[in-house]
Amino acid sequence: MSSFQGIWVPLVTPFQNGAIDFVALRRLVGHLLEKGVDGLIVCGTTGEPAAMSKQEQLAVLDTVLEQVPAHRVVMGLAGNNLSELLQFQREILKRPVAGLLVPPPYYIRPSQAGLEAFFQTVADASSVPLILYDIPYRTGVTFEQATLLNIVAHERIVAIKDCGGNLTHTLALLSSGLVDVLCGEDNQIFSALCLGAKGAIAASAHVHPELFVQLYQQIRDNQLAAGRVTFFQLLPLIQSLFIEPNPAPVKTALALEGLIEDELRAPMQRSSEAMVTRLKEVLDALAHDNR
Ligand SMILES: O=C(O)C1=N[C@H](C(=O)O)C[C@H](O)C1
Repeated sequence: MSSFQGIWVPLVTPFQNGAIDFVALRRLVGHLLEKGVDGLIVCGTTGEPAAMSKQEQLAVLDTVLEQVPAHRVVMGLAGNNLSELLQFQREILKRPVAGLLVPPPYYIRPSQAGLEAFFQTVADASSVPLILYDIPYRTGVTFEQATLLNIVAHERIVAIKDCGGNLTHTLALLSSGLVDVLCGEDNQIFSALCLGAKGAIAASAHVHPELFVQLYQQIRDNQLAAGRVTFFQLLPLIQSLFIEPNPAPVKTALALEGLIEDELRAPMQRSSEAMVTRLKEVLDALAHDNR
């Protein structure tokens, strides 16, 4: 069993006038810790690392590590140039992170053997555990089940962030006992936890994180009926946050809560006016329910 359990939030990167807003970053991190989340992912997809330099990514990581114990911090490591990726991995590993969240190389569509070799190379080069990030709709890479099971047999690959959308694969991973499954599809969080996922990496858990923590604890403690109530209370929020490309709606919701500016880096766009209106309604309803 890995140490990656419970609710982990893939942090947005707050921006202001194009630059990283470190004041807002610290405020957001403090808020999430206070609400009881188990850990933070720096520079997951939601953190917009594709629009940031390596130096900026490391500056965000260093800022988070000043505030959060290292065993609760995982860093995203994505790329399709293997030697550059390994170089960045070495830079990251000069810091005391708990793990690395690693998707397959995007855009180039390697063979299944190429995917196995890629993960073996990155895992062999790592001094910390890896979370395999299976997200075909972003990477263009679809794993076969046998490939996934071969990859997670590596002793350093201890968990999978499962956004694969393939229940057969999820069940095979869960029953293999080789790896912990972390739900990465936010609207499947209740069913995944009931099936035995150890937690979730959920962008939507930026908003009302305490309810996501409550949901996780209810299912962990076999309070299924209560967990179902919490999940259906959260579902309109979760669904709304993914109508437009993540992390735009999440950033809008956090801006409505006064935690960050509503700003993304191009080509990502701010939420539409319709989304802003919808999020205000959803947040009002949640606040009313929890009064
Ligand atoms: O950044 C992440 O980690 C997540 N990304 C998914 C996405 O690609 O939109 C969503 C998930 O909630 C977490």
